[in-house]
Amino acid sequence: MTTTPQRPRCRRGPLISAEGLNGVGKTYLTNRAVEALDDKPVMLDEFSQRADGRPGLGEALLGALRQASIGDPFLRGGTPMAEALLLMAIKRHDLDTVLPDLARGRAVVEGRSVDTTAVCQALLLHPDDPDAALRTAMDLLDLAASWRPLPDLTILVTDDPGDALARAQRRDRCVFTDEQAHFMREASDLFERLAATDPVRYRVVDRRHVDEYEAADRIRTWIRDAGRDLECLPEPWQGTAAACLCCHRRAATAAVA
Ligand SMILES: Nc1ncnc2c1ncn2[C@@H]1O[C@H](COP(=O)(O)OP(=O)(O)OP(=O)(O)O)[C@@H](O)[C@H]1O
Ligand SMILES: Cc1cn([C@H]2C[C@H](O)[C@@H](COP(=O)(O)O)O2)c(=O)[nH]c1=O
Repeated sequence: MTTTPQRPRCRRGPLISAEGLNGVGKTYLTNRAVEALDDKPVMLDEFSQRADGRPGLGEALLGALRQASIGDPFLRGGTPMAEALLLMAIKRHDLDTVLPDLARGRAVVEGRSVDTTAVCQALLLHPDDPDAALRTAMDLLDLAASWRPLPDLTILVTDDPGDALARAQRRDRCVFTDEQAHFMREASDLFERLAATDPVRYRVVDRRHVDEYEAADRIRTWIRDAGRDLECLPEPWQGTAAACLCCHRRAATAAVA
């Protein structure tokens, strides 16, 4: 009788992202959600929280985007595809910095990930064509997924775009232009349509229908459950035999039970 050798599962932690419009409450709600968790996830800052500058390549790339977009809140410098690739490089850099945590089994929550890049850059490439923007957002996600694994779980926080805008303006003591407010409304629609294409990865919490306590509760449960039954995280650009970025085993020999 032949027996298949039993190997332990990859013990990595889950990679989770929080997505949604500026001011929608991603940071506020995820912070509340994790307060009550015993095993605190690593929280990766949103871009606007990095203003004081951590040293390193990610910060330098973000600085270049900020400089080229001269104060635009959506980092728009006029070359959407070049910007998309830089944004993906930053998000790859973010992942590289937390791989040791994931490998140790800790959960990581990214404030925004490649879905924001897909949504914002697709809208720039197709300003007046929502269907083309959706197709391009999906293509951009595929491209991003060849640079780094997509999150295991993406929490999309939605709300009335006007309410999110008001919160962002209050927090940042600024006034968005009509054009910027219009861009946010389009991003809101596209985020929701993109989430609907992948119900396995996305969980959506709509602040128009649940209060902040219920929203934080749901997010806490999703984060807690995200660590179950995780597969290895192979280096995506190395094909099917790639080694796991966390446990370093190859797919052919990785995990049973
Ligand atoms: N339920 C709430 N009650 C009170 N204040 C809130 C609530 N939700 C969010 N806020 C406040 O609204 C502002 C925007 O929220 P937050 O910073 O969490 O948004 P965000 O989605 O992370 O935005 P951005 O992506 O622009 O950083 C913050 O000042 C936050 O404290
Ligand atoms: C990651 C990413 C961000 N942006 C925009 C969205 C926001 O307006 C700012 C960053 O703010 P936050 O603190 O991270 O909310 O940048 C973008 O346009 N494209 C992206 O990929």
